[in-house]
Amino acid sequence: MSAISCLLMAIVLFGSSKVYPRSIEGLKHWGWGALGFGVANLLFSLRGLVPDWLSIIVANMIGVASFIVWWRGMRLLRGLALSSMRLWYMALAAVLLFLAYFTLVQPNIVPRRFLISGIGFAFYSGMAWLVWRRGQRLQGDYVFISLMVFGCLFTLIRVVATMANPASAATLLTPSSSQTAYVIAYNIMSLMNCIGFFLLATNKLQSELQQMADHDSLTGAMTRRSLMDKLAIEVAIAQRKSQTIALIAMDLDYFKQINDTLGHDGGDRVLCHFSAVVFKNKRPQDLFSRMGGEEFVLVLPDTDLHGAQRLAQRLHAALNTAHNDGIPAYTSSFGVGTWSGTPVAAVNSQFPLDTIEDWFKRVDDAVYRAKAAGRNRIELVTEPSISV
Ligand SMILES: Nc1nc2c(ncn2[C@@H]2O[C@H](COP(=O)(O)OP(=O)(O)OP(=O)(O)O)[C@@H](O)[C@H]2O)c(=O)[nH]1
Repeated sequence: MSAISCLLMAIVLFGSSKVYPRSIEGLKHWGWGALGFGVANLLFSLRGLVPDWLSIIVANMIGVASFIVWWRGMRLLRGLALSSMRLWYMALAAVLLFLAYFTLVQPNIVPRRFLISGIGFAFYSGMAWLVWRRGQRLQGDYVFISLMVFGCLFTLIRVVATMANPASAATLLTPSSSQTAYVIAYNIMSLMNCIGFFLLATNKLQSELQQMADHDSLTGAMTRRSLMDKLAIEVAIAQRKSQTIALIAMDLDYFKQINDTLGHDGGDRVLCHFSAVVFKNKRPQDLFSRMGGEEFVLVLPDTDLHGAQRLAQRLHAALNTAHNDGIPAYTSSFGVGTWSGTPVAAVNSQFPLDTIEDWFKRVDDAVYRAKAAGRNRIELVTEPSISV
């Protein structure tokens, strides 16, 4: 039963590795691991029918190798580097010698069970730590960690039970309620481990798709829709805390000419360069979005007009500094204005209690003024274009 479920899971994992994007790594490893556990479980079930070296030594070796393959698969999914296989081969050789000694020379299931349970415990606890240590955990992470904690408890109970009653270990194939419970739990665990990993891979795919939907693929800046979603949250925070939010709108100058001279690819390189300059200068909490073509905005939470002006000046200076990375000289026009949603914050705000649309429109108007005044300059919003 366990063998069949592992083999079916291996098929699902191999199939998914073909369908999922290449960035979701580790599925093939987990497919091989599931296949390994399927074969190992099949050999375990043939105990008594096939020689011991096959049903004990080979079966356990395949199981341990499958743990290693799963471990490496998880590191790949987490984007971590893989260490060389040399140490693993040495560890496998040591396990082989140990199992061969306690199977063929001095047959004794107790030390064998301690070793395999110890390896299982190391695997489950290591896996839980690998998934836990990532800062931002998703729902699938908690499910997987719970499974691993269950695995740790399972191996611990097995060690304690063996220590308490070593004679019972020798009766592995004799039906008893504890033995039945063990086999059922073991079957469920093999299957759940694969499902848990599958869940993590699907979580990762989901967040990659979300990332793609929220960000412009060329520049990495947020899309307009994503900005508007986040802005709604920032506005709510600003209202609650009586803070001021600043907006810097940026429009590259003569971009059509850049495209005409350098071609579309050259224009794209300039857009990427511009975005890199902004990413380098902004704070992590600032929202940077490409609104379309060569138009960008920066939303600066908890920032007054003076602070926003300073950032615009820094960006302006960075663009006007000669770059020696093959990017042609180019400039941008800037509009800067603030918004505040509460009468308290109105002390810092130029135009309290107006709408987000009014605010964006005023800052856009400032950009047009900068263009009309000769481009490559910063215009601050100083007068309301719409009174509320
Ligand atoms: N390379 C490239 N060009 C783009 C992209 N999106 C829009 N454009 C081009 O950007 C140019 C924008 O031109 P205009 O709106 O006339 O603006 P401009 O030439 O910068 O003129 P001013 O803003 O008045 O200084 C057009 O030629 C668009 O085809 C893009 O993703 N990549």
